[in-house]
Amino acid sequence: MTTVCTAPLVSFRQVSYAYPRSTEPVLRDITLDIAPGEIIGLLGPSGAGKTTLCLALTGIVPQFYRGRFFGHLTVAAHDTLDHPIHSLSQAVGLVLQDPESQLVTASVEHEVAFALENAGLPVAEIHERVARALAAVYLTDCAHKHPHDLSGGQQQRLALAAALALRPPLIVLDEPTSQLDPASTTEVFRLVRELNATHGTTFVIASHASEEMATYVDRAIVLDAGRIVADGPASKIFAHTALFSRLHLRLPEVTATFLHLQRGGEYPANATLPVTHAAGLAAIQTLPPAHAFTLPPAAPPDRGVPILELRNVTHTYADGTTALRGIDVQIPRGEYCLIIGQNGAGKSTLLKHFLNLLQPTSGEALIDGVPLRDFKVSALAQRIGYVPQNPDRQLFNATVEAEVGFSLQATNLDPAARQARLDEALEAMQLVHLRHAHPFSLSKGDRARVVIAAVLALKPEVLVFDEPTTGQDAAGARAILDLTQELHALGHTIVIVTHHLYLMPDYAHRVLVMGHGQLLLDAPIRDAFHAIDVLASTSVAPTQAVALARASHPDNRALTPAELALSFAPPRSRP
Ligand SMILES: Nc1ncnc2c1ncn2[C@@H]1O[C@H](COP(=O)(O)OP(=O)(O)OP(=O)(O)O)[C@@H](O)[C@H]1O
Ligand SMILES: Nc1ncnc2c1ncn2[C@@H]1O[C@H](COP(=O)(O)OP(=O)(O)OP(=O)(O)O)[C@@H](O)[C@H]1O
Repeated sequence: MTTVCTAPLVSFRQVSYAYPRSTEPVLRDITLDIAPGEIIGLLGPSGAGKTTLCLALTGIVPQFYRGRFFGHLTVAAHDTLDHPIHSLSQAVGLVLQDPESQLVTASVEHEVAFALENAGLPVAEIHERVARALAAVYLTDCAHKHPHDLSGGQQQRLALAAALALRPPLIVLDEPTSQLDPASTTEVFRLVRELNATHGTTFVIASHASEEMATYVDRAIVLDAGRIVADGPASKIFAHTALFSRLHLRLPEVTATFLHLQRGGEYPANATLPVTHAAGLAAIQTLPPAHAFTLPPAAPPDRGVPILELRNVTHTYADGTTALRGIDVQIPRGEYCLIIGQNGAGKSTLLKHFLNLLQPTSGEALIDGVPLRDFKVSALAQRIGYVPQNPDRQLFNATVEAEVGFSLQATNLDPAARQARLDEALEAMQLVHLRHAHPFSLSKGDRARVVIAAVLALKPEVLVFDEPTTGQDAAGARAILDLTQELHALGHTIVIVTHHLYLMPDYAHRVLVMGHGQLLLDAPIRDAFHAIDVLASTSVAPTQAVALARASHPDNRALTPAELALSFAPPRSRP
């Protein structure tokens, strides 16, 4: 903790704010001081006002958005209403959730140099800062690439490098790791601590990455419906299980595990709940020894002709990047398959081969044994539905109904059948009451459901999801995954890419682990999540539950906090 008793760097005084044409304030009576050198974590359910608070720190709210702003906010002694955004940007660096919207130049290194050149720094210093920032986010090898040719996770790291290179006294990060692989997520939080220690940089970080937030931030502030409802040391806030439950926030897995143990009587009711991995390891030593825990994997579906297959597929992009190298994979009908691996491993490239959006440079992609290149993309859409990484980019109609009905226009269904499909999809996605709403007036979770409804209306056999839980809060992520489970139960084949491993044990059966364009492992989820060495080779750290399970007993194959708690339970209460 590096809090220093000087004038606050940030001072909110009774700040309330409403967006234009909105009667409801999004920030309500915020009074808050942030001292120089603090690392602040901002928590809260979707729509709580975290992004708006981040934007207020940069002056973008209200200067760009307008709306009604009450109270006073100063950052580095600048009143955010009196100083133009560009002058505030010397004091505050901002990294937004959607990195692509922030990328403005034609090469990775120029993207980082851009703001430094504008700030008039000497050329030698610009070179030094660009090199250090790119190295810090592992993008040195991509320095000459076009930012739009980077994978989603690489773009997020680039936006971060650009903010870091400027070294302002305050850096605001809004969901900075939502598209990063697990090892890079931890690296970003480590980097935050390092910059804080070396430069005294103050950070405000809004993130749903509970494990990292609990470990790396000093102080956590919880927002709900625009108000601060809790503010205190991270060790206290992340152990406030009643608050987390009330707001549907996700506890770190270590905290959830000890909460289970407390409820089962294996951990003292009055003992402090650990919130960091290190504290969890220490607390485990106080428990009776764990037992090996495992369950047999779900029976694989019928291995008849696979619905999707790649045979020795290699893909090289126009700029010479080989993103897939000799991939052989079969996905049987009825599978629920998860694809994981480092940023840039080739996951999205692989998905695009299933959709015929990309064709193999060599090898073959097939559906039901028929080469995919024989299908038009539009005909294929009725067999394989695709929910892409940033669903917002799919929305271009004025109402939810028009958006969902749009995909049906390309079919040869008669009007009555189309209407029935539309109603069915709206019903399945619980969007009936929003059918006349504009998609962009909806919450992020509802917007994602609109895109899924549009895909679902075509009744495809296979549903492919590329990082569907990005930027969703815990409840939103669960809702989307519960839906995938329902679709799976109805017979759909599900293929999903995500970096949020902790969400998947309740859903996925089989895991493909990719690294450097290769398929490193194809195994049931329990085996894959415990294949620590294979995961490490592709920047995937085990989940906290898996790491704690392995520390508790060499053969403990628990995957979730509930399973982990069971492995400490007396034999009579185990399955
Ligand atoms: N440009 C805008 N115009 C009108 N309302 C907006 C605008 N941007 C956000 N809102 C609304 O303000 C509220 C707070 O949104 P905000 O994005 O700050 O929440 P958040 O806590 O960051 O949520 P999330 O975790 O989903 O990112 C929401 O109800 C949202 O719909
Ligand atoms: N259009 C493109 N042109 C050139 N290279 C590309 C293009 N799209 C992706 N790449 C490169 O191909 C590799 C694989 O990218 P891909 O998007 O498939 O990775 P990913 O595993 O989905 O990553 P992430 O987890 O970051 O989304 C990366 O090195 C990326 O930079």
